[in-house]
Amino acid sequence: MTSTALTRLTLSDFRSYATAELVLSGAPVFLVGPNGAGKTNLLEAVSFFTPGRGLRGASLAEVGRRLPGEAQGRAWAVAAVISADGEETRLGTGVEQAGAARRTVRLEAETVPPGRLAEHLRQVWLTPAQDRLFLEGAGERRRFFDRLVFAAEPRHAAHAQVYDKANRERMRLLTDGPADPVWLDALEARLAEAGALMAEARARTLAALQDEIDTRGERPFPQAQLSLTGEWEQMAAEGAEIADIEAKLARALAAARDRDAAAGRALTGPHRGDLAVIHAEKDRPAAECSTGEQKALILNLVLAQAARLARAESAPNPILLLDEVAAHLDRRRRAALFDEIEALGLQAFLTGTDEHLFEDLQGRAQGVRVDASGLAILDTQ
Ligand SMILES: Nc1ncnc2c1ncn2[C@@H]1O[C@H](COP(=O)(O)OP(=O)(O)OP(=O)(O)O)[C@@H](O)[C@H]1O
Repeated sequence: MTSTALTRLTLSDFRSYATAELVLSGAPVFLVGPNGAGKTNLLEAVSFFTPGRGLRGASLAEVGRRLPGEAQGRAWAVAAVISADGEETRLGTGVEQAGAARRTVRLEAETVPPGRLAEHLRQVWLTPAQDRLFLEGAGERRRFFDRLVFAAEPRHAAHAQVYDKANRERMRLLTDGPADPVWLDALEARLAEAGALMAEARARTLAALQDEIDTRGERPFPQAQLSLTGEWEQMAAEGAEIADIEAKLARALAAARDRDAAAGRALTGPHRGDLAVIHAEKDRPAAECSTGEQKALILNLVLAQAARLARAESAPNPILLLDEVAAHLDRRRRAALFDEIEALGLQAFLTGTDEHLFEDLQGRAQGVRVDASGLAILDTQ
């Protein structure tokens, strides 16, 4: 295990911050302050040290600071020092010009592809947007689960991108018609290859998460029974060879051309699957559980993935971003969450409006007050 922590964070024109700097010890961090103070904005800044659109799924223009009346977000930057086993790495990201289509990622001041971030930092997060995860459509759950897969297998994101692009192109050909069958064959081959890899990675992560949840046993978080409902993930879970999944998916796509053209969307493939979660003790689907139980079920999944990644030999251990999680938990679960974070030796960032939520973290975490006057480290010893 590589012990990884973010020890310095600098923001320029990011969301509500003109400039801000935080120097951190590597211990868990709790951020307290009133609504709208900028706590989530800080977590979001950290989340940009993974490839993608950050924990709010925002566009690049949205995150650039905008004063009232300004139409466009400014150019912005966030920089971090990551310490791993005593070695420091400097990461930076942002856009150099307002309205830029892509963000630049820098590693030790050199521009690198965003994928390189995963070599230095892995993250798992839980935000209030995920509170309705079990009540939303399958797409939200797939995205949530894919994030967990991605934290363990960074190549998963690339496979999903190839798949989405080929899927869009195939649908354009089918709906614009008449489609060139040779070009369709080529796109379907690409879809089948990327789709089979996605299905395998999802099935592998699901099995590992279920193992982790089962072996961790008695905890104050509800045990979950997980499954992936998609045909391709199920095939992978049953141990099918990847070549067989790929071949079957290619055949299914070729056979579905007319049907997909009529529907205006592809009706089969790993973009259709869902994550099913059952509250094991109650034997009830998560959607039928209370709000607090749902939150605890999701938190348990996130913690299980964090625990797995914390044990991984060859990858940096993860940073946990838990936005407004503490306030949803009763005191016993909150204390258990803090104990787990400490036992896993992870740097977690937690937010809340009241300092008393973090009483049980006194002496073992760093507190930061976030308010209109800026950021201030609290005395938590
Ligand atoms: N691009 C932007 N430019 C300037 N300010 C922004 C921008 N985007 C968001 N904000 C401001 O940031 C503030 C929200 O910050 P944030 O979501 O981090 O608050 P919070 O401390 O997490 O609050 P809560 O406790 O309510 O969740 C809002 O006042 C919002 O107007």
